[in-house]
Amino acid sequence: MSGASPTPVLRLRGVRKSYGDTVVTEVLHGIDLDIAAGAMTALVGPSGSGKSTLLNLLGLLDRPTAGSIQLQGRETTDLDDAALTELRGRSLGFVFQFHHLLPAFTARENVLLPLHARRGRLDRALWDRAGALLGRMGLRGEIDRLASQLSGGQQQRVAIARALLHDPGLVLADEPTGNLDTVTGREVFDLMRDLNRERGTAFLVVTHDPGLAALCERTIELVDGRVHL
Ligand SMILES: Nc1ncnc2c1ncn2[C@@H]1O[C@H](COP(=O)(O)OP(=O)(O)OP(=O)(O)O)[C@@H](O)[C@H]1O
Repeated sequence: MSGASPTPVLRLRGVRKSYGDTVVTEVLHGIDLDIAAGAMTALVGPSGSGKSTLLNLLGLLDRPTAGSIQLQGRETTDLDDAALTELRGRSLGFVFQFHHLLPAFTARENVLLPLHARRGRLDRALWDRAGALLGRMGLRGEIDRLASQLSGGQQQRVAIARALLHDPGLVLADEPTGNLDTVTGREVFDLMRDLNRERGTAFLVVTHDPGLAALCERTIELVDGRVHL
């Protein structure tokens, strides 16, 4: 057996992030972190510790002030905006606290939205894939219903299906259960856990709920812009 460990889905080295021009405030102070491919990881930390800032960097939505971010073995900090957008669309999925569905569109149309962001072509296979993903989310009967007619938990399931449309290696979820009641939140979390196991999709989930963090294989704690080991 070779001792070589598989390439992590994300590898950060010395990642720093500062805000401001005249008065510069450093929020992340040199983060070293590996997220294993296929892992379910919780990101926790007090308010203001830098979780959202870190998630924006991991999602290639913002750039670090210094350091290296590798996604599936590919250095990202030297890419231009167009290449970052392309890589983001291909490799990452996003789930937010608020589902950001378009209320006047059906569940299936909402799942297909990332296609428009990538200026891709809709074909029969993707149409079917969106339906199959919604079926897996327990929403077979809701495929053609308007998003505005769905419950909060159903809407968040649609958002998870949308994040999986292009079969990303990593889904970044920012308090995905924060807007749901405890029982519905646990159901949505369990669904993400099942999808992680079935498909090998890595999930990084920001949560304030220690009970949910305990269900993950690993918890990363951020304190004052540093990973607390
Ligand atoms: N665009 C910005 N410009 C200046 N400062 C910012 C900016 N974004 C975040 N900060 C600061 O960075 C620090 C970390 O904020 P961040 O939102 O990342 O924390 P958080 O851990 O996600 O907090 P919460 O749990 O409350 O969402 C805070 O002090 C915040 O004021």
